[in-house]
Amino acid sequence: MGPVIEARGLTHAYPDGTTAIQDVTVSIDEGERVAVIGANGSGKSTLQLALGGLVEPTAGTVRYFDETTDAEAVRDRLGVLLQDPDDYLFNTTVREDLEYGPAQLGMSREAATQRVAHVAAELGLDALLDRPPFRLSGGEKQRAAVASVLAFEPDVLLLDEPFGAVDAHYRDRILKLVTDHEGTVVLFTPSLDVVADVADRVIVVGPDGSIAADGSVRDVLTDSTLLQANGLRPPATVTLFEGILDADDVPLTVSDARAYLLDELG
Ligand SMILES: Nc1ncnc2c1ncn2[C@@H]1O[C@H](COP(=O)(O)OP(=O)(O)OP(=O)(O)O)[C@@H](O)[C@H]1O
Repeated sequence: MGPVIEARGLTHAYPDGTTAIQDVTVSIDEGERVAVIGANGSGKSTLQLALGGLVEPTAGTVRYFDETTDAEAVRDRLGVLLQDPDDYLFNTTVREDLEYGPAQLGMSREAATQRVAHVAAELGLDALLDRPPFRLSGGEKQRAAVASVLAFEPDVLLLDEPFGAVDAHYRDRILKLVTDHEGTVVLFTPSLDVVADVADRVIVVGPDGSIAADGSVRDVLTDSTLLQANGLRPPATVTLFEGILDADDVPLTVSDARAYLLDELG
């Protein structure tokens, strides 16, 4: 399977001179599940914007699906969820926001309605569909924004911190929708506790906006020294079992930790 996104030497400096990402070369293959982690201000959102073709990098190129460097030509195949839900919700009702993507893609009205109904039900938005988006709570807005990106079933999801404002119940629902997604997933997040649930590969963005590490979820999440050097903390399960179990056996998710303990205690 070929790369869906291939970035070479990506650098982006904002007009005020802040260099947010530096010389990022990365290739993401079809079907891969990648988490991009980094401390606040390291450059994750800027990298997401550059990979999603939403900022013109100062230097470097991004090639999509091994066919074009023009993100607009493949816009309908990229599901880019930005950090601020308000960027998605601009129609009169939540329903119109959710139907906007499928309609833009020329999905039939029937298929669009069905798809929107499914995502809305999964994310508990049924009762909110006829509301204006600005009358939603923070978590509801975030669920609606996630739904609007998932509604059109893009080949590649580029999700910037989709769990920030939602409660534990909806975090699990979003996690399930993301893991059930059949295409490629790239999740940008400063919080490591969900990473192993979503990703099998992890890219660490260092404080200077360059790539500090790129490896398997286990190699990266169990490397406390690497994580600390980049302003991050290992997931709670790793902290809990570090020095007790070998790095190869440390549970990376709460459900794996629980299974391990039940096994040991039983
Ligand atoms: N519009 C902007 N103009 C100037 N500098 C910016 C702008 N947006 C971001 N930056 C700077 O670029 C750097 C990277 O920011 P970015 O938002 O990409 O980081 P991040 O890793 O997503 O952070 P967070 O985890 O806080 O969301 C930071 O130093 C930030 O202050």
